[in-house]
Amino acid sequence: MSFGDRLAGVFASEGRLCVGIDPHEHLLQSWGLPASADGVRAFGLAVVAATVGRAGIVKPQVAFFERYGSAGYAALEEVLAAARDAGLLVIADAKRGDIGTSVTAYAEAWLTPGSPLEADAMTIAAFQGVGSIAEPMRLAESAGKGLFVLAATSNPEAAAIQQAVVASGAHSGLTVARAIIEDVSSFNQAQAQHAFGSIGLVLGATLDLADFGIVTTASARVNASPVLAPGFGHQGARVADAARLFGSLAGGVIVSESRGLLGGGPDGLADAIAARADEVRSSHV
Ligand SMILES: O=C(O)c1cc(=O)[nH]c(=O)n1[C@@H]1O[C@H](COP(=O)(O)O)[C@@H](O)[C@H]1O
Repeated sequence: MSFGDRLAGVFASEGRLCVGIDPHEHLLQSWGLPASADGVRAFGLAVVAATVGRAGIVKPQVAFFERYGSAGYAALEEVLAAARDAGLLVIADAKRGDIGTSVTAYAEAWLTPGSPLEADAMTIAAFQGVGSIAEPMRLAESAGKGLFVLAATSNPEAAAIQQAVVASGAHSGLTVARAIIEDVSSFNQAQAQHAFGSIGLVLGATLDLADFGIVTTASARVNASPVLAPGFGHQGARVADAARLFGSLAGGVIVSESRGLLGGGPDGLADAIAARADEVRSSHV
């Protein structure tokens, strides 16, 4: 089954909330866990347990595991496996990008069935040209996996580059963000028989997408792409505003939140996830 179809199934059965697994050092401390590979393992497994039955998607931020080297990666492998075994959809937030041959190896690491780091989807950067991720897009499609391509990110300092205008080529005159969206949409268009394409976009929920030249009114091409939308909670975006922010893209939006849910500590986490999942369900996003 394609990733886009699996995502549509999760939306229908579990909703659109994605729980970020971001074991910041200050969170490990407030959770009473050591700042070590053992700490991030325990943290990740606890988030997975609290998510099961309350939301359908988790997004481990791999950087917080990578800090601890090979032991951190071993911990991440356990967290990924536990999440997938529990039936959660796992987006590895790895944000890889490189020339085509190298970025393909990254995609193989995260998306190959049976790989130690196997996830259901990964985040990826196309700022070396969308052509650089052509092979990862094909690989994801053929393995029933997904990609989320950074287009307009939630951090304020990204605007100058992502709003810059492309100087030449087929997308001359469009913003960088919009040019990436156009190419991803074209790829998904070729798989039009699915509920969603398997190649999604990352669009921050903290943004006014119009500033990036992104049109959120009736564009069937763009609508085929699921949208990973981080920025809820700690970065200031509110679920209540999501339908307005994303317009015609709202039907494909994954509401992603990390610190806002994790900051309350392990005891309140399950209730916090359940409450946010309900809020997302009733928000018509
Ligand atoms: O790809 C991402 O998930 C991502 C893209 C983006 O534009 N902004 C963004 O914050 N993220 C990630 O989403 C998470 C946000 O965490 P909180 O701000 O704690 O909810 C972090 O893991 C970020 O790396």
